[in-house]
Order: sequence, then structure tokens, then C-alpha cells
Amino acid sequence: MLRPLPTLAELLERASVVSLPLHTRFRGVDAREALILRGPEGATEFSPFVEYSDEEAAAWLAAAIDFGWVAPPEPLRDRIPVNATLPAVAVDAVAGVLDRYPGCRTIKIKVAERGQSLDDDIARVRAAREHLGTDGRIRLDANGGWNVDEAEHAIHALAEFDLEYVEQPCASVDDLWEIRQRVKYMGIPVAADESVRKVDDPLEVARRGAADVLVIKAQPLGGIRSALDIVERAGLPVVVSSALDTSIGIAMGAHLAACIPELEYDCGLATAALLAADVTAEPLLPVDGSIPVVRPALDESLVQQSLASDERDVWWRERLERVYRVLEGWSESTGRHAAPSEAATATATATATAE
Ligand SMILES: O=C(O)CCC(=O)c1ccccc1C(=O)O
Ligand SMILES: [Mg+2]
Repeated sequence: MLRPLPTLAELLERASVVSLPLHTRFRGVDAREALILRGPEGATEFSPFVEYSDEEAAAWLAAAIDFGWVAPPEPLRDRIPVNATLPAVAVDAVAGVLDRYPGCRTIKIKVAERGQSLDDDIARVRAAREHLGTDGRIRLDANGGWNVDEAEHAIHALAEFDLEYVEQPCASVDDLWEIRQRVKYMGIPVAADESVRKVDDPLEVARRGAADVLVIKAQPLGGIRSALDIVERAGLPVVVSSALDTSIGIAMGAHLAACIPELEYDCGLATAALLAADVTAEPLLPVDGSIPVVRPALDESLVQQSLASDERDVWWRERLERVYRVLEGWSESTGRHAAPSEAATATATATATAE
């Protein structure tokens, strides 16, 4: 795995910046921007959220390079069962969104959205449960939006809808630990996402017993091998999830999920269904509740149709260049470029701010 980075010129030469419109507003955006790279192993994606720092984005670049320039490990399965992802939409939009996820027996529902109330969450979760029926599973994702008391109150109010788990109810690892203790007796597990993705040490939450389940994303964890290493060391069940990537980034996640020995939970990799455009003619959309473990080829005419504005193209290329320099620094200090846990510790650069 110790191999030189492709040169910056090699990356930039093979880059396209796209902006894909969303069917439904998500994380406060109406379009997802991504920088697509063409590597010897196939297309790959660099798409840290625009507000992320260069230091934080370095793991995402390590992941992009790993997927495009190094063959992925041998998959253990050829399809990945996935959940529907329901953004914090109004009740009357719930059925329309869920119909985009054919066959999905699990729904992940965003709650605790800024500007909304617990009543909004209850109404959305109720509508989703009615749409799904009693057999399907419902998990919630608060993105750290509650304090411990608010989380306890909300989980009590939402428990009647039969919850599979609650993802990142509170922002800090301390608060996750506390809420996990408080709801343990209810049999509702707590999952950690930002507490794995946005911290210097992705294993801290597992070591401290602050979560029952880890949400694992390939790009922020430095790529497939680095994420597999974290999964192995954490010793907790995991849910591989997307970062609202294009189908290229989803393919990276699907390959990661395909390498995990035990997948007890449906994975959050159906989010191509939220995009109104994609960069491949074979988008990784759910069919019968799962997506295939494949590397879709870029469709160059679709890429052309979704190219970002010149201004955004320049912004992403400059970002790529700065982040590349950060990654070079990691390689010099650690002798490798694909292990954010070690590299971040070495350079003490990762941030722990809430999403
Ligand atoms: O897990 C899923 O169902 C889809 C992915 C998802 O929710 C997500 C996508 C982009 C950024 C953050 C998140 C998140 O899990 O918080
Ligand atoms: Mg989450």
C-alpha cells in the first residue's frame, strides 16, 4: 500500500467538476457538487462538503486516490441491502420520496432539523411508518441536533413507531454516552456518525462504549482499506453509508460494504435516489431493496450535461491542489496516505466540530 501519490497534474488532467441537482433539499443544499477523477482502476470521486476544511478534506482525497488508483479488496457479496433515506420533508412529501426506494424495508428518517419542532418529527415518522407498514424498520438520524434531555424526550415521544436505532442523537461523545445509558432500558440502540467521521480518533466512541453501532463512510475515513481497518478495530456492528455522493462515490461505499464480514444492518447507500442527475448511465439506484457491487462507467455526455459553472470548477480545482499538499504532508510524516486516524494524530489537524 506504500505507493507514491499520483501527481497533482495527473489528477487535474483527469478531473471534471459536476453539480447534480437534488430531487429534495438535503443538508441545506439543492445540488451536490463533486470532483470526478479518472484513475487507472476507474472513475473515482472527491466530494468533501464545501464547508469542510482542507485538513478534513484530506482523508476524502486519500479515499478518492485509493479507489481510482488501487484495486479494491475482494468483495464478499455482490449486492448490498440498503435503507431509504428520508430528508426532513413535510408530511405530504413523505410518500413521494419513499417511492424512489423500491423494495427498501428500512427507512432512515432525518429528525431534529434546525427550524423544525418535535411535532414535525413525530408527524414525519408517523407518515413514514404508515407508508412502510409494521414489518419494516425505522431508524432516526438527528445529526447531533439534540442535547441529552431533548434527545431523551424525543426518543420517548418517537419510540411508539418502533425504532431500530437512533443515529447521532447528540453531538459530543460524552453526550452520546449519556443518552445511550438513559435509553438502554428501552432497547433502542445508539449509532455514531459524526463522532466517527469528524473526530481525530474514529475509534474513541467505540472504546468509550458511547454507541452500539458505527456509521462508516468511505471518503471521510480515508478509503476502503482504512475504513475496513477501523471497522475491524472497533469491534461494533457497522452501517456503511453514503455522503450523498454521485453513483461513483456510492460505488466506493458499496465496495467497502462488500468487504465487511458481517453486515447486520441495511446500508445507507441508496442516496443516488435523491439525485435528479448522475454521471453514469447505470446509476446505483436501489432495486428490490439493494444495490449491486459494481463500478459504473462514467457517461461522458452526462458528465458534460452536469458540469459546474467555471467559477465552481476553479474553486474545486484550487481546493484539490491545497488538499493535495495536505496529503503530501501526511505521506511525509507517516509514510502512507490512506490512514486518517494515524495521519490526523500525526498532524493534529482533524477537527471535532459538529456537522
Ligand atoms: O445514511 C443514509 O441513509 C444516507 C446518508 C446520509 O444520511 C448522509 C448523507 C450526507 C451527509 C450526512 C449524512 C448523515 O448520515 O448524516
Ligand atoms: Mg448521519
